[in-house]
This record gives sequence, structure tokens and C-alpha cells, in this order.
Amino acid sequence: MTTSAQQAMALAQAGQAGEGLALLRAAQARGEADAFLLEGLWLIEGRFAPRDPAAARAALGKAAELGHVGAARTLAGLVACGVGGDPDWQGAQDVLRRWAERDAVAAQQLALIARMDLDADGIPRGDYPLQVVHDDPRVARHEGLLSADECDFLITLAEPRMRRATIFHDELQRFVEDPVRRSDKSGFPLVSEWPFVRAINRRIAAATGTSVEQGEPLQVLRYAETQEYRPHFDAVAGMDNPRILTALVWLNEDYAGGETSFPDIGIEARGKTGDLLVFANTDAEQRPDPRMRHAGRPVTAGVKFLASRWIRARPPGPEGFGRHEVER
Ligand SMILES: O=C(O)CCC(=O)C(=O)O
Ligand SMILES: [Fe+2]
Repeated sequence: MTTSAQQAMALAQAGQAGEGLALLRAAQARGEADAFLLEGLWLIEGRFAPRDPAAARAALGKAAELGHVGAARTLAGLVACGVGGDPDWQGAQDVLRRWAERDAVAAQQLALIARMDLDADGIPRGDYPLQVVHDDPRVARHEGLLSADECDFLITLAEPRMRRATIFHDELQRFVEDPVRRSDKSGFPLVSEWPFVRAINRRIAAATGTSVEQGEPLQVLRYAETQEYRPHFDAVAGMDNPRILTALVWLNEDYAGGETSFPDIGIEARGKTGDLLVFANTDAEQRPDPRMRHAGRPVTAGVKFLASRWIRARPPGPEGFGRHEVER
């Protein structure tokens, strides 16, 4: 069966966004939740329709009211993150509470958030002191940034949406699959920066001394046996808002191999579940630091899960972080 939303998407992809939108409007008039959801997604991403976060939030609210669980998940994240309205941490939890009986993901978010030490705005109250591993260039770690339950839940959320990881190709000016990066990944862009994910991002921000807005979408990387991320730089020339830091959190430890290695400064890092590794990619002038080449070494047994967040020098402008940003 093809739904109106699917037809609208096909039209938009064929260059007929106006017709697609008309179809969505008709379906909305019939009370079809996924027609509200799809318009909401277009409006957040500014794809097939001009970006309008407030209208997006309204459309997703409508879809949620009509019983769409995916829309309710996205809505809770927008409320938490302040997209299309002021950030409202308590309001985001109200959305989760309304859905907790019908949606195990909402219930689990609430349960894990309840165990976090957060103020009323969802800001972590804790201190996350770093142990220095290497002074210049800076590499540091913090043990137990995330609990084992939080790591497991991130993996659970990421698993169904895993895709082959890509890298940005400078000549082609787009993301491509490449033997340099053989792993799967699952990102948490704005439409899936759910309250739990937001809370994790805030904790990474607190531990790295940055603002939560400076981070590109959180990614969960999955490396099966033999998979690796060959030596590469996270900061590359030509980013006017450079990736100054990378934060990695080990989400499991029952695998062999898979060390994060920095061959030019002689570091091989491996952490326990929940440990954070943070490193500077740029020098004092925010130019890519040639010593910060690093790799995820091949996994030799088991499966490695790692959360990764690339942190920019400044929050994004209205158009996001630009062409190198991890796909939204
Ligand atoms: O898998 C690793 O150990 C490294 C990951 C990495 O380099 C990245 O996410 O940028
Ligand atoms: Fe990297």
C-alpha cells in the first residue's frame, strides 16, 4: 500500500514538491498523522519547503496528537532542544510521560533521565574532571562519563538505524563510502535528538568545556570483526568553523582490537564501558594539527560500539555547520 505521505515524498524527490505538499494538505484534512509528520520533517530540515522550526513543531504536535509515536519522539526532542520554541526541559518530560505507557522508548528515557543529576533545565550538575593523557597536543579522558545502562540504551536506539559509514570527499564535495572508514554508523540529528540524547550531549559538553550547540550530531559507530577507521584527521583545511575537539565514548568492552590509535604521538587508547576520550584536532590558531592523525584499529573479535561527537569552534549558523557536517 502506498500512503499519501509516501506519494508526496516521491513527488518531492521527483522535483514536484508543490504537488507533494498539496497531497499532504489533503491527507492532513482527512486526519492522516504521517502527512503531518512528513511536513514537519521537511520544515525542520528545510528540504522541499523553507525551513520553519515553529511550523515544524506545530505539525509534529498534530501528528503526535493523532497518535504517531515517531512524531511524539521527535517532538519531545524539539521541546528539549528549543527548536521552534524556547527549550523546555520539563515540557519535554511531560511529552515523554504522556507516551510512556504506549512507547517503551519514552518510558526508558524517563527512567534513565530520572537517575541523572540534572537541574530543572536539564543541565548536568556534576563535575567531570579530565585526566591528561598527552599534554600537547591535548588528549584526555574521564572514566565513567556514561553509565552502563546509558551505553546500552544508546546502542539500542542506534541499532535499527545503522548504515554504512561514509567520509566527506573533497573532490566530489559529498559524503561517499570509502575503504578508509569501514564500519556502520547511526546518527542522532536534530529530528532524533530526543531528551535522553540531549542529556548525553549536554554531559559531553560539560566534560569537554564546550557548549552543547557546538557539537555535530552524536554518532554511534559499530565495528564488526576486521572493520576499522584508517588513519585520518577530524579537522580538515577549509572549515571556517573548525572541528576543534573530538569526544569519543566507549559503549562496550567485550571485543578485541579496535584501539583508538594516534600513531604520530604514540598513543593507543582503549576504555571501559562509559569512559570518555577527548582530543584536540587543531592548534592554538585553530588550524588542523598535523600530529592528530588517528585511527580506529581493526576489531579482531567481537563488535565494538563507540559514540563519537565532533565539536566545532562555535555553534552553527542558521544553515548548520556547512558542507563537512555529518549528514543530518
Ligand atoms: O573508532 C575509533 O576508535 C575512532 C573514531 C574516530 O576517529 C572518529 O569518530 O572520528
Ligand atoms: Fe576521527
